[in-house]
Amino acid sequence: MSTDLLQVEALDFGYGRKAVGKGVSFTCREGEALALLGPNGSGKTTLFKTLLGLLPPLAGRIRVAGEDIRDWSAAQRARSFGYVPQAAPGYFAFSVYEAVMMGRTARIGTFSAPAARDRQVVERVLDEMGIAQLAERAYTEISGGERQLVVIARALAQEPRILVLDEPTASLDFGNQVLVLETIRRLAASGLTVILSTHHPDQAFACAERSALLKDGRVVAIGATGETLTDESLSALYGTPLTVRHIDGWTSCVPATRRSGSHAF
Ligand SMILES: Nc1ncnc2c1ncn2[C@@H]1O[C@H](COP(=O)(O)OP(=O)(O)OP(=O)(O)O)[C@@H](O)[C@H]1O
Repeated sequence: MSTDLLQVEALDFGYGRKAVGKGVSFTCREGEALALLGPNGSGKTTLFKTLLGLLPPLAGRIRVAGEDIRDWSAAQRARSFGYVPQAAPGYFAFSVYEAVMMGRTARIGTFSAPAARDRQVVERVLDEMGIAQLAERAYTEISGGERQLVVIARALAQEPRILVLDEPTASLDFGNQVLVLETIRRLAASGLTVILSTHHPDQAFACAERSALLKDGRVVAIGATGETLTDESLSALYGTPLTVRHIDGWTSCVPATRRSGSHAF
């Protein structure tokens, strides 16, 4: 039986002394994908930054494999957590290959050159993400969607135990959204723990076995995605009538009210 890899206990988080989130507790097992849903401003990104050590917790505890991570170094954190932030900007004209190699920083000594193993890992993740053909292109000269795939590849090159993705499909076309969701499922099936935030309940149904609902900085529901994302919980979360439909083996959340003779949008 898989055990909890990540344990978040009674976590308060925020900026300075201003709490954005209060009393957040959840766990993630190895090889599990957990989706975090919540309205704009509910605290998803702030929670992620706190998990990653970019913000100190205001109260509570975060453990990885039973160990309190409060005093971990940045390198220790980077070996456990890979992070795909919202809409990563691209300022420097590194090649895609170099950008992904940067994910190896926490694995390569500060003054060491990449070794054969580092190059193998980079080539493997470029292949896995279907972007090997972009390897020599400048990171600043690829599309926003391609850049998002590179940022995910860079996080995977860290070989983290937990991959945290903040709205990973936000800038992607529909085909690349499907690719990223399938990649998340595959990574979780291979033993990686994945936590993603999304504004699309359909994505949680598609790739996450568990989901958590965050409202005003508090977890209002958490559990198996099919049991947690219901007409009632989603309508309350987003403040509009919504309903969950099952179509050809897929589950989708749609507006519950539709004016006759017109589309919802
Ligand atoms: N750097 C900051 N300093 C102070 N407050 C901030 C900062 N960044 C965000 N906030 C506030 O913290 C709250 C939570 O923001 P956060 O970005 O975590 O929400 P979110 O759920 O990720 O939102 P979205 O879905 O819109 O990305 C908001 O009220 C926001 O205004």
